[in-house]
Amino acid sequence: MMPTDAEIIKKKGNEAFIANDFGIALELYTHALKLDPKNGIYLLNRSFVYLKLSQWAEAERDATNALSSTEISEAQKAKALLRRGKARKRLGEAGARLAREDFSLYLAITKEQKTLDDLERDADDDTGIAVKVNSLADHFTSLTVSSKFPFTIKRGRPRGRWCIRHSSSSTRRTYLGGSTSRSICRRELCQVLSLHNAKPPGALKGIFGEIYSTNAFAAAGLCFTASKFNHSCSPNARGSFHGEKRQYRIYALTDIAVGEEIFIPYIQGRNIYGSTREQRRSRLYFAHGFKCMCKTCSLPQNEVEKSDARRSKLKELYEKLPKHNPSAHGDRIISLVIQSIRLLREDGYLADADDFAVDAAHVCASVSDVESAKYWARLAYEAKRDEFGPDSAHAIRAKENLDDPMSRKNHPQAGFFRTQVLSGRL
Ligand SMILES: C[S@@+](CC[C@H](N)C(=O)[O-])C[C@H]1O[C@@H](n2cnc3c(N)ncnc32)[C@H](O)[C@@H]1O
Repeated sequence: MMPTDAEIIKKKGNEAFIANDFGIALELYTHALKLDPKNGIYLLNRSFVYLKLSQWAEAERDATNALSSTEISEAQKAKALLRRGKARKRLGEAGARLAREDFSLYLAITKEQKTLDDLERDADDDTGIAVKVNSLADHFTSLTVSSKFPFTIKRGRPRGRWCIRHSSSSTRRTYLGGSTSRSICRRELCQVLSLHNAKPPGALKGIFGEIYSTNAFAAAGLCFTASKFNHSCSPNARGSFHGEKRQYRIYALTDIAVGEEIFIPYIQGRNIYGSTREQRRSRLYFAHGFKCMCKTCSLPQNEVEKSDARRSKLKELYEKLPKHNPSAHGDRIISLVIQSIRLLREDGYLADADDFAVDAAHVCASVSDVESAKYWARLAYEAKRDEFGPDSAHAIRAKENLDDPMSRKNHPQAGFFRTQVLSGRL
């Protein structure tokens, strides 16, 4: 069963608590309680945080509410009594009397070999940790976000606090001017907190830093929905940032059956998807903090070797693509492009065929082979449309190219070289 958002947030609260980050733990448990207000365990955990923060009345209140929850076990009930007793001990004389009752009940349940005096002394010795409350209540109310945009998290002002902002730098400037900012709402904050934090090497510190390092897209920052998609080195979908609409979009690259998982590539660029499993894994580990277990990386060893050979060949072909004088190398370029796209498809990598088709269209245009230029321009257009959406700048430009494959706007070298016919096709 999938854990609920409240459970995910509570788990992060536990991590923050273990890391002695009580301000963050307090906010996280508070958010978990917003989603599940009567949860006895969340109340019990938060009462412990309040004790650490020397907030005795709040610690007592949460422990009392935890005790009235029907879900807690006897052992948890004992913990609640001990915590409430410690809190009450600090709440004046009346509190101290009630604390003794709590400690007695605690000893009766646990049969611990301690006396009431021992517990009272322990409570006096526990001074809690002084946490500067420059912390989370402020912290979160200063979080801001531009409404319909993807989000990015950055260290903000005052120094050390986290802010959530739109990721584009131009908008950020506007935001800093204040005109487009607004406070992030609790629902959005819970969405951020429910994202995975995988602690990639060198991750930004703290829970928000880890969430950001694990999930942010280079161009778009955090996107609550898109950041839930897993990676595959043989993806069946592709994500891209749609600048005009300020959206991160994901398109299926093939039919995907009901119940099948959708995977996007976290790594792009010919040199990268054209690398071996070990190279890809190490890249993903450093960028996102995980060892890739996609279907290609999990193939049996002999199959992995075949896949590695295809990917290495792909990179080799890419590096061999002549960058100059297409007239002298036209047929060779087309042949390299065809081999590359075939290798991509054999390895189940359905994205990025446009990288190669665009190269082929350029070459055909440069030698005035209009038919071939149109053929490759169509392929490039279809790939861009499938990967970025028909209204994307990528697809619109590719469509212009398809409508006028000899346009110098798109191919500055169109018609520049001796006319040839480049008959290679996929
Ligand atoms: C952007 S999140 C994706 C959503 C994530 N699965 C979750 O539970 O929220 C990235 C994290 O998902 C996991 N992940 C994604 N793709 C993976 C893959 N191919 N192999 C192993 N773990 C993967 C890793 O823990 C990674 O840090």
